Amino acid sequence: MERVNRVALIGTGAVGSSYAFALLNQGVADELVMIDLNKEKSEGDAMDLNHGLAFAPANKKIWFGDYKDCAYADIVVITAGANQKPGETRLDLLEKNTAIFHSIVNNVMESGFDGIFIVATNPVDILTYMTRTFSGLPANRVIGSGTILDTARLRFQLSEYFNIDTRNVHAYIIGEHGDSELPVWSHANVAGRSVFDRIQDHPDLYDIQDLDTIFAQVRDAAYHIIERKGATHYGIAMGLVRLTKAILHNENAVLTISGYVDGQYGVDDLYIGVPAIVNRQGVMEIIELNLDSEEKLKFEKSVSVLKETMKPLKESSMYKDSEISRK
Ligand SMILES: NC(=O)C1=CN([C@@H]2O[C@H](COP(=O)(O)OP(=O)(O)OC[C@H]3O[C@@H](n4cnc5c(N)ncnc54)[C@H](O)[C@@H]3O)[C@@H](O)[C@H]2O)C=CC1
Ligand SMILES: CC(=O)C(=O)O
Repeated sequence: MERVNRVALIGTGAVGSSYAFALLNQGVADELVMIDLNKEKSEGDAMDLNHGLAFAPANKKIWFGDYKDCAYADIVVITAGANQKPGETRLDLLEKNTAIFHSIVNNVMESGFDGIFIVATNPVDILTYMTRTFSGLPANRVIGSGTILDTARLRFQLSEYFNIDTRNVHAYIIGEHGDSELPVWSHANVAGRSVFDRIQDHPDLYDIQDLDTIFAQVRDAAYHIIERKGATHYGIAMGLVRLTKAILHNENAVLTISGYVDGQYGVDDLYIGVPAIVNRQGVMEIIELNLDSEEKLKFEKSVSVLKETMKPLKESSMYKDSEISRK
């Protein structure tokens, strides 16, 4: 008999409830337990989703629960915490969300959880690092959504520009999930033809300068959406389901997640957006791209933004106590 797999979702706000809906519609997990500080909302969501089960691709179990339900979870997905208000950057959320994560991750670990964490809350790279610190789990079993959404946004923008199906566009955004991220144009291709060649093939239609505009649209997408509707949630929810599926179905899928980099790209001890092979073990391997000199400089800048932002956090008692208790 096949083993039942369980996802525990912590945070059933805009991102969390969209994730639950997408997970159910794609039939990815057998069981989904939903946990939130706002119990009424979480309970209401579980009831509402159960009423959709008759229309789902397979019968699933969904309930509103608490931290003890994490004990048998294969994956704990965290989407809890504050989101950006118009004009705020992701890094502005750091202090508030680190304190929230300290309590959440400790509660999860007290349940006896021994699976894989997926983190989406912002600033995602740093909170993924803190989840690893607070949990003491091996780095390959703590994964951030990283630039999975930014990469999807880039593929969408390029597909619109070249008028080619998104699934035939291969391009990555790496670095911080935030303002210092960068596109890896040196490895971007459309159906196997580099974006530069594709532009040269049709000088009447395309212009290399347009790539800057395309990247700006990707980098600033969250600001534009938040200005209009207060939050972004469908894109990330589908990205998180993609990541969940890669793990539960042992896919060896290459996704741009926030992975633990320790030596690769000449960087030590950091979570940052990079392409990685993901399967049932979590992150199997960080893929080290041959960046060109301009990309290398931009990646280094992104690394230093994250490292500088983390400095005060690493001096906090929350961080130091967790480090000591792990030893
Ligand atoms: N990584 C990515 O690409 C993306 C990340 N995000 C981030 O996801 C996070 C959530 O965003 P939204 O869902 O829009 O926010 P939201 O405000 O709609 O939902 C947050 C939920 O967290 C819950 N919560 C707060 N503290 C909690 C605690 N201690 N324990 C349990 N639950 C708690 C709240 O009750 C609320 O239901 C934000 O940090 C946002 O920036 C959003 C979109 C994309
Ligand atoms: C909010 C956020 O991080 C995003 O939509 O990219």
